Amino acid sequence: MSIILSTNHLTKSFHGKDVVTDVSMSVSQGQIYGFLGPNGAGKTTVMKMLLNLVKPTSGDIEIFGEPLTQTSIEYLKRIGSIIEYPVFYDKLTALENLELHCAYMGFYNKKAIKEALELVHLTNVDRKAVRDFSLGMKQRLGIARSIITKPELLILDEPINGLDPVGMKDMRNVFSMLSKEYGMTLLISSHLLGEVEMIADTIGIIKSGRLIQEIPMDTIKGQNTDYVELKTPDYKKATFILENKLHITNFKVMDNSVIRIYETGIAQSDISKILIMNDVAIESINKKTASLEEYFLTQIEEVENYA
Ligand SMILES: Nc1ncnc2c1ncn2[C@@H]1O[C@H](COP(=O)(O)OP(=O)(O)OP(=O)(O)O)[C@@H](O)[C@H]1O
Repeated sequence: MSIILSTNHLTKSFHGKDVVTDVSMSVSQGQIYGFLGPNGAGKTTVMKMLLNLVKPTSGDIEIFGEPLTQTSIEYLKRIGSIIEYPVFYDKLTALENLELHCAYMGFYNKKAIKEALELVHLTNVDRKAVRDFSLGMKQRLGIARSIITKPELLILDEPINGLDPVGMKDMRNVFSMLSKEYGMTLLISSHLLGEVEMIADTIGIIKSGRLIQEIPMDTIKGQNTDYVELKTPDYKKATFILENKLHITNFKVMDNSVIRIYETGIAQSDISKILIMNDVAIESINKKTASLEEYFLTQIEEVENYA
């Protein structure tokens, strides 16, 4: 797969303070890249630099095989984007807003406008001015506007903010469809990890302006994230048995009654058996798989521990 977008040691400072530091990321053609990070991590600033809305302090960007310069404009025609909240002409309807956008882009295709509105399920709002739209409806309209010209690359900053669970599911389906059927590449920032987990091919995790991980979802799924979760009122005795009778050291006490055992070589039934034989009460014992959220939080915690 060819690389459609890459950054090399990208850095941005505001008033002498780095908000993006040394970010080297690469997005392959046709993939959905989930750009994850807590609030203030620097996601929007990176995206703004990719769209030439903010000038990098140092580092390079390459998009569609060409280095980005301050005067690059043409490449923007091949990109659809939403940065922060989408802005519209409030007094106009959805259709009128999209017609204006197309005129501005030099793109005249009435069918494409209708198709985009249908894709995001924004129909039957012909007479409604955008000022009367809910936040979720505005997000949908923003997405419709960004996909109307079927761009090669979509850069979406928190596109599912403000949507209800059904709306989120709809959008997930739209994003997957755009990637699979139209071969579009999507760079999506989000703090909603569970949503990204379901559709992303690769995730990049940014924390305090630094890209701390860039990893294919397949690799995360392939990693051993299984563990056994044991709930017991007698956690001290249980940990003693785990360490001294089963020689397990790879476990974590979550609170005073829950222990997570990451050792995979020992069967769950053997753990139960030996605990029962040693009179340790078991409230529950289950095999679990860590979610992307847990993986993400572990990564962030590790960085904090080294900071
Ligand atoms: N124009 C600016 N001047 C000064 N500081 C800025 C400017 N733009 C962004 N910042 C700071 O840069 C940091 C990163 O902000 P950014 O919006 O990129 O983060 P984010 O990951 O998108 O977070 P969020 O999800 O909250 O929008 C923040 O501390 C923010 O206050």
